[in-house]
This record gives sequence, C-alpha cells and structure tokens, in this order.
Amino acid sequence: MDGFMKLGLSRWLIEQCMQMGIRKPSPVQENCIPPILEGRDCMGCAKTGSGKTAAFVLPILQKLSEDPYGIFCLVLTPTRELAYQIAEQFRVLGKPLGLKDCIIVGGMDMVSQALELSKKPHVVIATPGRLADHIRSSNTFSMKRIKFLVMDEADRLLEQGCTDFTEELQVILGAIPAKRQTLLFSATLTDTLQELKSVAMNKPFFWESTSEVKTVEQLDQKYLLVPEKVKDAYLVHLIQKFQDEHEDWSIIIFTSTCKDCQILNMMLRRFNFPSIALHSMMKQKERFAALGRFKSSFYKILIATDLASRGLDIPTVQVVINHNTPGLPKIYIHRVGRTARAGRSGLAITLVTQYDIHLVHSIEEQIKMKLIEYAVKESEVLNILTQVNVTRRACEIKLEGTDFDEKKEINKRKQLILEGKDPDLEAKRKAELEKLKKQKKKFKEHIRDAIRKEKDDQIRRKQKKKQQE
Ligand SMILES: Nc1ncnc2c1ncn2[C@@H]1O[C@H](COP(=O)(O)OP(=O)(O)OP(=O)(O)O)[C@@H](O)[C@H]1O
Repeated sequence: MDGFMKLGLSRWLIEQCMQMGIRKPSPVQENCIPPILEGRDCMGCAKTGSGKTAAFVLPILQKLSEDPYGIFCLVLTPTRELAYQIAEQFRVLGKPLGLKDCIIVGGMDMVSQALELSKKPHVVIATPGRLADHIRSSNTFSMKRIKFLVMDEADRLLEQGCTDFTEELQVILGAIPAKRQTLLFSATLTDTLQELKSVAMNKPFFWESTSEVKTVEQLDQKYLLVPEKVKDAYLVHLIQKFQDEHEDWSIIIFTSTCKDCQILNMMLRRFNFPSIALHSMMKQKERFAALGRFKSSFYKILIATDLASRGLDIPTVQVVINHNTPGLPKIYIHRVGRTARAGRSGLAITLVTQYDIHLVHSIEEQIKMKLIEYAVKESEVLNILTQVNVTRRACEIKLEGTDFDEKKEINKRKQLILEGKDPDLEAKRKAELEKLKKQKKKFKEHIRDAIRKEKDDQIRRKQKKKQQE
C-alpha cells in the first residue's frame, strides 16, 4: 500500500487496486504516475504486460475525483477489443466514483453511441475512425473541456500503416482543447518519438524502462525452422504436444491474413482442437463473442490476425505461436507480449521458413537477444504430414466454395459507407494518393541524384584544379 501512497494516490484508489490484486506499483506506474499528477504530459514506454493501463487510469481517476465532470477524459486506442478492455479497467478502478464511461467503436450502433455521448460520460474510450464520424456528424456533445487525452498504443495510432488514422486524428485533435494533458503509452514508442512529441506539448515527461532487452525476462523465445510446405504439420504437432502435456494452457496463434486465419481454424477444428478465429472480416458481435469464449477458456486456442497483437490482456495465455514470421520487429514484440504478462512465464515459438531468416535477424537485433531453436521430433511431424496437408486442402476448397473473398470486398465497401464515405470515390482517392506518393518518391530520388551529381562534379572540379596547379 505504501508504494502507491508515496506516488500521491488517494486511499480509495489504492484500495481498488488491492481488490484487483495490484499491490505494489510496477516501474512504469512508479515513474509515470507522479508527473501525470503534477499536470505534465507523459510518454511511457514499457514492456508488454507491465501495467501501462493502470499507469494512466489511476492518476486520471484521482484528478477526476477532485473535479468530476463530463467529458473529462478521452482515450484513443487502435482496436475495438482494446477499447472494451480499457473501459473495464476504468470501471473497476473508478467504481467508488460512480464513473460513467462510454465506448465509441466501429461496428456498433451509431445512434445509441450518439445518445451516450450526449449524456456527458466522464470518460470516452474510442477508436479514432468512429469517434471522428461522431464529431463530423453530430453537435449533441462537446469535447471542448477535455482535460486528458490518452493515446494507448500511441505509435500504432500515429504510424501511417495499412490503417492510417491521420485524417481521423486531425478531426479529433481539432475538437478537443489544445490546453490539455496528453498521455502516450506503448511497448514500442521510441521508433516514432519525434511524431509523438509533436502531439504532446506540455513539458512532456518521457519514461522508458532501462532494460536493454525489449521483451520480458519470463518469456522463453524460440524459433522453428520449417519448410513452407510443412508448416501446418509442425503447427498441428506443436498444438498436440502442448495439449497432451498441459491441461489448462491457452494458446494464441498469429497468422498474416484473415483467410489464413479462417482456414487454419477450420483445419484445427477438423483435428478436434478447441479453436476459434478472430479477424477483421468477422462481424463485430462475432469478434466479441470469440474473444469472450477464449477468455473464459471455453476455447483454448485463438487463431488471430494482428488485430489481437496489441494490448489484449488474457492471463491464461501460456503460448504464442507465430504461424508467419512478423515482417516488423515491433509487431513481433507486441504479438509475443500476449503471454508472460504481469510477471508470469510464457513461451513464444516463431515458425520461420527459409525465406524469413533475415526477418528473424532484424527481430533479434531489435529485441537485443537471440531466439533459440525449438527442438521437435521430425519423425512425428512426418507421420501426420499427409493428413494435415490433405485436410488443409479440403478446408481451402470449402472456403473457396463460400463467398469469403467477395465478402472481403463487400465488407470494405460497407465499412466505408458506414463511415459516410463513397467507396468508389475512396478507391479513386486511394489510387490518386498512391500516384502522388510515387511521384513524391520519384521527385525525392531525382533531387537526391541531382545533389549527388553536383557533389561529384564539385569533387571532380576540385581534383582538376589541383592537377592544373
Ligand atoms: N502493479 C501491478 N502489479 C501486478 N499486476 C498489475 C500491476 N499493474 C497492472 N497489473 C496487471 O497486469 C496486467 C497487464 O497490464 P496491462 O494490460 O496494463 O499491460 P500493458 O503494459 O498495457 O501491456 P501491453 O503493452 O501488452 O498493452 C493486467 O492484468 C493488470 O491488471
């Protein structure tokens, strides 16, 4: 109790922590809570599962209790599932305050969300796309008095990857006061630090855990070098092994695409494994249901895309298997961070094909440690190889018979329509953006070449002059 008391937190909050089994502050909490209470902006970079959520929830609740009003705080997060998880922490820790929260995420009813927003909840937890839609389309709520803006998984929110939140963030930042406290958290903040600094203005306090290794100590990190064609047989073998050896282990398997996720789930089901899929082509209600059933251990195996790679906190997960080697080290860090959380141990196995060895090297370079080879009895894998390959093919044929690929296109269009965008216009805009990007790249290359040429010419002129002298 002393530990939290020293940080300046009130007794009622500390008692709430105790009820959640949080007895002693973790380093990220110890270091970030005091500056947040002092009114400073804060960027916290700490390993996965180290309690970053409570590091911002606790001081916000304390400040809210001193001056309660709505809307007091806005939390942005990249995925819908994560929004619900964060809301739960606010709810549990803020229970004595009678905290009113509101979750604003895509895939759910917009009208009821608008109604909730108009009731001035203390805390709004949102994914950027849907919140921006509400701001654009409604004048029944105001975020002009917001005191805290939190960006959880801040690097993901600010990076310009496949889901680019730039436009939505601009809308949101325009609707909240410039005078606010901004809190940014992630396990991989340092890459995008400069961009992050431009979002936080108020004497930002930056804290990063000192450990050189970027993954947690209790995590056993292995790789398995496998030929592409026999990958699934290795996967089935691994799962069978874990299931035989450990009764109550849960496993998350990460795949690179929704289709692969779906096929693997169909395949594992045919082998009678208790598995469930989670990917963005599922309806939102199905996504929540799948996650709920996995969390309650009804299903022991979750096969997911990177939708589930960040933030999800499921203590029973003992093993993470990367069915594909992640293309970026930071994706690897977040994926394997779904196990070995809050001091527990865990195992991560990455399946590596001959084409992915360079990816493993860049992962090792970034996490500052070597992955160790996982030993497998090859003869046991060979025994099931034909059966697994035949089953996979049967599942692929079954999926081809459905409208999975078409659905993907339709889903994309539906999503755009829901967001109030014209799918055809969006496609045109995307193509134009691509064209512009290419032109910009070409222009940059052209400038670079011109500079290089100019430098070479200068050197040549100097050399010529010297020779003439
Ligand atoms: N001081 C603490 N002592 C023990 N457990 C804690 C403490 N703080 C938080 N926890 C628990 O640790 C787990 C992980 O916390 P949290 O989800 O906030 O991690 P995180 O750092 O945000 O991880 P990620 O980077 O994966 O999002 C949660 O179940 C949380 O209740």
